[in-house]
Amino acid sequence: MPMSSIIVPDTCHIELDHVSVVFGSGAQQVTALSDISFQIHSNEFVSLLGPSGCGKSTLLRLVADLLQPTTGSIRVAGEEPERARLQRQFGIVFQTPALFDWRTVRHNVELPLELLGTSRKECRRMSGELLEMVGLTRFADHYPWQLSGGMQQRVSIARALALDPPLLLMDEPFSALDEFTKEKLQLELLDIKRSTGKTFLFVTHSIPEAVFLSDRIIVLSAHPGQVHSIHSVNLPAERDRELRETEAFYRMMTTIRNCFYEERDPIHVPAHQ
Ligand SMILES: Nc1ncnc2c1ncn2[C@@H]1O[C@H](COP(=O)(O)OP(=O)(O)OP(=O)(O)O)[C@@H](O)[C@H]1O
Repeated sequence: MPMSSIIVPDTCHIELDHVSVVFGSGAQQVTALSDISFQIHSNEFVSLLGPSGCGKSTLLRLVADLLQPTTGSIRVAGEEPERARLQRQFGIVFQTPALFDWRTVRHNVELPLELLGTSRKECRRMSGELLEMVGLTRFADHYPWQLSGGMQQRVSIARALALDPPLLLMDEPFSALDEFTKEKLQLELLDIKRSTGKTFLFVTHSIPEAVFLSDRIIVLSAHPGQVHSIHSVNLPAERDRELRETEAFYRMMTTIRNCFYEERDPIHVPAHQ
């Protein structure tokens, strides 16, 4: 995999400063996010964790320039999100793979490169590298509908990496997958982080997933969405399957879980949850 060609100006990769988002008006008005401030540094893996409706996806959409904040400011690699998007500073992976069924796996991965006018030969070389990275070399000429859900999500990760962005934004990418596939893809994602040195902003509502993957976890509370607390995950950088059985892993999960059951300043979880 080539090193990222885009230089990130300093170690602060994402910065949110007093960001709020209000949808609608009058009786329909919803404050989705209120006064959110945090920084994410280069090469960090940070998860946004919180109950349904706390604003995780809204936050990710702000960083991805899919939505503007009502107040506050956002910087991605030192730039406004729109400029960062135009500079191809980030790739996005959504919960649903959103692949083109009429294009083969290889051609799905090559699409962003084709749109940039990359030569056929270079497209082929890069898609080959990316498909090897996500373990799909044998399936390059298959169509998405011939793949399992986990394999489809691997294709969308490869496609998000095609332009070698320094930052990967992921919105619950594994939540629709079975436990076995999920755990395998989590390990593969950590391998990708190790081999590429990219920064990850990862949305999840799974405590074990956030603990296993992250360097830091930003816990959000709901109605309105606010930063409840930010936790460093003090687990070894090299993580494997066995880590999930360790006392340290359970302790970290308990620390995070307790955020949702504190007596003072509890995180609001809707009654139907
Ligand atoms: N386009 C929109 N118009 C109006 N309200 C919206 C819009 N998008 C999100 N909301 C509201 O903002 C709040 C946060 O939604 P968001 O989807 O960001 O939460 P979430 O934490 O990602 O939820 P989930 O885990 O269920 O996906 C919710 O109350 C939601 O109803």
